[in-house]
Amino acid sequence: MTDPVIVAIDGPAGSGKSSVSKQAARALGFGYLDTGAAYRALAWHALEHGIDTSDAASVLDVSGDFDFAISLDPDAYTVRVGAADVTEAIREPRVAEAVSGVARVPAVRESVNALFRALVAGSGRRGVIVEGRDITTVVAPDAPVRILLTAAPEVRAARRSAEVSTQDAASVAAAMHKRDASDSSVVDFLTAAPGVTVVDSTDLDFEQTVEAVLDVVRTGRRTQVGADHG
Ligand SMILES: Nc1ncnc2c1ncn2[C@@H]1O[C@H](COP(=O)(O)OP(=O)(O)O)[C@@H](O)[C@H]1O
Ligand SMILES: Nc1ccn([C@@H]2O[C@H](COP(=O)(O)OP(=O)(O)O)[C@@H](O)[C@H]2O)c(=O)n1
Repeated sequence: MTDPVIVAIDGPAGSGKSSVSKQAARALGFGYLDTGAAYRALAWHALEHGIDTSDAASVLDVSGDFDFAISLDPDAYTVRVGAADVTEAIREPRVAEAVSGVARVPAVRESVNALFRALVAGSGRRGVIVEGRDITTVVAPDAPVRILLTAAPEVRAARRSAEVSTQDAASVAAAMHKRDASDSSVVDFLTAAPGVTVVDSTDLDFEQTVEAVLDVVRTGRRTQVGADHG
């Protein structure tokens, strides 16, 4: 079987990466890989071990027995660490606060990136939408379709706040902006690398954003087919 087509999508928190990628994957009959879930699951695992995720050596240590599994089925999204189903737990604010520390460790990034490539290659799917922060630049820089999904910071904060009922809107926005600032010192996901198409969802509703992404996939893949044939 030939390698799956990769659609690479990066962007900041709350830009719509997960929800839009999942819906676009359904429309295309593709798999969906949420790379942020791996970083969040490792942060959850570190917290279970009582580790301070700002300490890189401790994070590396605990990553040695990190037994991570994720489903690539957009209709049956589950994340596991060992026997524990952490699908819900990795969305908790305490995990969001700890995750940037985990993502900052270069050896962690290398090992999860190898895992992502293996998951895609072994997916048995025609294609996989892979979303995160460094997919267009590091994980799959040769993907035939590469998209940076953005939205204005206040719009992203409002979307994220609407999802979280345990914290007030101002706290959710502050935590999200703090995480973006910390993450962007590791990976630049706010500017599009050469060849990456920007989809700005600030003034688009959810369906329009999915359509905009699907348009890029159709155009990008046509371009690719054209390139293949000469
Ligand atoms: N274009 C859009 N318009 C309105 N809401 C959106 C749009 N795109 C995504 N959302 C909603 O915003 C929230 C955050 O989206 P999510 O996919 O979790 O973003 P990310 O994965 O980039 O953090 C979700 O509740 C999602 O349904
Ligand atoms: N490819 C990726 C994906 C996520 N991450 C890290 O993982 C965290 C969680 O990613 P996420 O995609 O679940 O975050 P949201 O955009 O959903 O808020 C980010 O804040 C980054 O620290 C990363 O470093 N590289």
